[in-house]
Parts: sequence; C-alpha cells; structure tokens
Amino acid sequence: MQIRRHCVLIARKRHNAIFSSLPIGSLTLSRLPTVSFWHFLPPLLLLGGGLLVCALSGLNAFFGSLFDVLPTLLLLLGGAFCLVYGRQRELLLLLILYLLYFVLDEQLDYFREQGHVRADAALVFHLSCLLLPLLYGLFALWRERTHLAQDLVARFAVLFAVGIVAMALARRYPQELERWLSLVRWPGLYADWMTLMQLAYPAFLIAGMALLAQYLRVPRPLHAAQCVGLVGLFWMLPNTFIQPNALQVISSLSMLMIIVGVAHEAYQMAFRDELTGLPGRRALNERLQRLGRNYVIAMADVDHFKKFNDSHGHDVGDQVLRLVAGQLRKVGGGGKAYRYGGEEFTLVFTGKTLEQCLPYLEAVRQALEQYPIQLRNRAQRPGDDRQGRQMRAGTCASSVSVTMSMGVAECTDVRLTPEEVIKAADKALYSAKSAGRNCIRSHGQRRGAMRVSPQVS
Ligand SMILES: Nc1nc2c(ncn2[C@@H]2O[C@H](COP(=O)(O)OP(=O)(O)OP(=O)(O)O)[C@@H](O)[C@H]2O)c(=O)[nH]1
Repeated sequence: MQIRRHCVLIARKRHNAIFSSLPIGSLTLSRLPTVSFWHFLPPLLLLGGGLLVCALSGLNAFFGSLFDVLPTLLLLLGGAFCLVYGRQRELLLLLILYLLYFVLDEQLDYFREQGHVRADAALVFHLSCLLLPLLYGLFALWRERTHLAQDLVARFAVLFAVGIVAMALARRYPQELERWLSLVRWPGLYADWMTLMQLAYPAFLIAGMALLAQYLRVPRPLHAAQCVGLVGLFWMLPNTFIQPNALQVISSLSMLMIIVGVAHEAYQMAFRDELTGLPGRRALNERLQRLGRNYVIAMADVDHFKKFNDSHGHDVGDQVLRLVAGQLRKVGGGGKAYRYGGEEFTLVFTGKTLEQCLPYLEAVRQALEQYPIQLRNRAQRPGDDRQGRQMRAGTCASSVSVTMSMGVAECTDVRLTPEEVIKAADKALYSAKSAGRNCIRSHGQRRGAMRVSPQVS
C-alpha cells in the first residue's frame, strides 16, 4: 500500500457526499449507505400478494382452509424457529399478531354464524385497534439482551400484564371503557375515511415513525419487514368485518414477513461478510461449485495494510476495507467480488478469457488508487454545510490513498479445479507483490508487473 500525505483541495462532489463523517477516534471516515430497497422487496411482495387475494371476491375451498390454519401453523413453526435461534423479539411479535388474529377471528365467526356481531364486539375491536400498534411497536423496538431466558421472561411478563389489565378493565367497566375508547377527542382532525376509533391513528403513527426511525438507524431486512407489516395491519383493521378474507390473509402474511425477515438475516449472516457487505467465503465456495468451463479468478490484496492498521488504527482499517469492497463491487464485465478473508478479496468472471477481464480489473485498481481517503480531525468538524464547504476549500486535510495488488488466473483446462485456479491466482498475486505492488500480474507471466490501460468496451 502506498500512503501519500499531502494537502488536498477536495474538488470531487462524490467524495464529499460519501464522507459522511463517521467518528473513529480522532479521525472521521465514510460510512457507506446501507439502506436498501431489497430489504423491503420480500415484505412488499407479500403485502401486495395479500391485498390481491383480499380483493378477490372469495377464496376457493383449498385456499379458504389454508388461510384458516395458516396463522396457527406460522405461530408454531415460526415460533419454534425463533425460539431455537434465540430470536425472542420476533417470537413475541408472532405471538402478538396471533393473539390479535385469534381475538378478532372469534368475533368474525360469531358474526358469520349469527348474522350479527357479539355484544362485546365494539369494545374488543376498539381495544385491539389501540393495543395492536402500541404492543407491536414496543416489542419491535425492544432490543434483545444477552440473557436470553431473562429477556424472554420480561417480554412475556409485559405482554401478560397488559393483557390482564385490558381484560380486567373490559370486564369491570365495559361501557365506560368503550365510551372512552370511541370518543372523538379532536373533532378538527376527524376525517370521513377514518373508520377506526380516533386514538388508533396516533398510536399507528407513533409506532410507524418509531419503526421507520429504527430501520433508518439500523437498516436490516427484519426492521423493513416490521415497517411493512405495520402498514398491512393498518389496512387490515378497518377491513376486518368488510372484506371476508382480510383478517386471515393479512395476519398470516404479517407473520410470514417476520419469519422471512428472520430467514433473510440468517442467510445474510451465513453468506455475507458483515464488515464489507460483500458475499463472504461461504458464498464463494458455493459459487466455485457451479462455475462451468470458462472462468477467470482474480485474487486482490490491499497493499501494506498492516502498516495502515498500525498507523491509523484498526477501526479506520475496517472503514478502508469497506471502501475497497465498494470499489470492487463496481467491477465491470460481469465480475463478482467476494471477501476471501482479512484484506484479501476474490473476483470471479464467468464465460470470459483472461485478456477480456484484465481491463476491468485494471479499471478497479486505478479507481482505488485515485480515490483519496480524507482523514479529518473530529475536533475540527464544521458546524454546518456552509462552514464545511469553506473548510474543505480552504484548509489542509490529511489524505491517504490505498492501493491493491492482484493476481489473475484463468481456467483453460476442464481438468483444473476452481481451487487450483485460485492457487494459481494466489501465486500471481505473490508475483505482483514482489514486482512492487499496486499492479496486476497474471498466472504464467514471467517478468514484470502487468499494467493495462482500462479500455473497457
Ligand atoms: N482493520 C482490519 N484489519 C484486518 C482485518 N483482517 C485482517 N486485517 C489486518 O490485515 C493485515 C494483513 O497484513 P499482512 O498479511 O502482513 O499484509 P500487508 O501488511 O497488507 O502486506 P502486503 O500484503 O505484503 O502488502 C494484518 O495486520 C491484519 O491484522 C480486518 O477485518 N480489519
């Protein structure tokens, strides 16, 4: 790695935007944005599918019976899954959704059989509309603690206490409670479309904003699923007695969103490298099993990374690895980047020759070399954007650049295994390091380090 310290006038907008100042000791470095549309895609697809099913006039016998048992099935299977993997938060969310389904389904059954609602239907419905967003929000925001058993007991205790108090009040003061719940407190804020009791709207709003804030602070598939789930429940409640399948379908799908969120995160844990967000070694091993006949593998290693760690600290080193991963992720030519381990990365190209891949690798190498990493002192951070612009234009900032060496090998013989190709790429990487670093060397190349101009077609 070649470290250059010099005064820089930061002209590149992209650079400024990306350096969103993550404090690391006395330094600040970039935090790559991690909010992703893909986190929302599975729950949105489930919600869309659910709304479509609800819009159909009636489900056939098979789907009717399926949705009748689905909430119970999801609670049992999803609950067992969450319990085994210590996901108490999700377990309790499933339980809350199931309890809501159970309570309202009893009312619906009575309504269908008798042709009129039960005497306590309004009270039960209003209570559900108030308690659901509050409990869902509370339990979704309640972070898991280290002591799993204590955590689980605390959650059950809170749920139990709320349930007991609500039931006691409903039994002891049914009319007063119903009147209190259905009161229009803010007539000026009342609109025709508001078919739920008025208190439910601020409860949903607060829960929704808190869940969104949680997602923005920690963007995770599960947090996205919780947000979309709340939207589904907000749609479901006013339609419970109007749309025949709304309760079963949306309750089931909200539970499924939580389970899919847990499964999505479990997959990410197994196959994604947490630090860089790139697919990890396990994902690479899977990919190696189905590479076909023609492929190229490049091993890339950050130069003098130990020195960088020693001079700037491990945390800054971590940020640099993220930045390197961000550049590698952009490699063209259909290449896919993986974190091999430590400061080593692997790039895999399929259906291409080594000559075809080299310009893409060279483009990445150059992009990284030319990318200034600005190290700022936290104490000198500007108070606002204007001040920041002035400071960037007028002061000296400490800037370093990171370089990497690469070794490339190609599968030319069907008898070669991917592991042998990786070994060959590793040898070429070693040659690139010996040749002075910050260059690309391909397997079989005898002398000198290869530098090719990035004529990417
Ligand atoms: N910050 C940080 N450092 C890491 C991580 N993984 C490995 N390292 C460090 O990477 C460094 C690798 O050092 P070396 O293998 O000696 O390689 P190098 O200093 O890059 O030297 P050359 O490869 O010869 O250019 C070690 O100091 C490791 O501690 C990580 O996830 N984060």
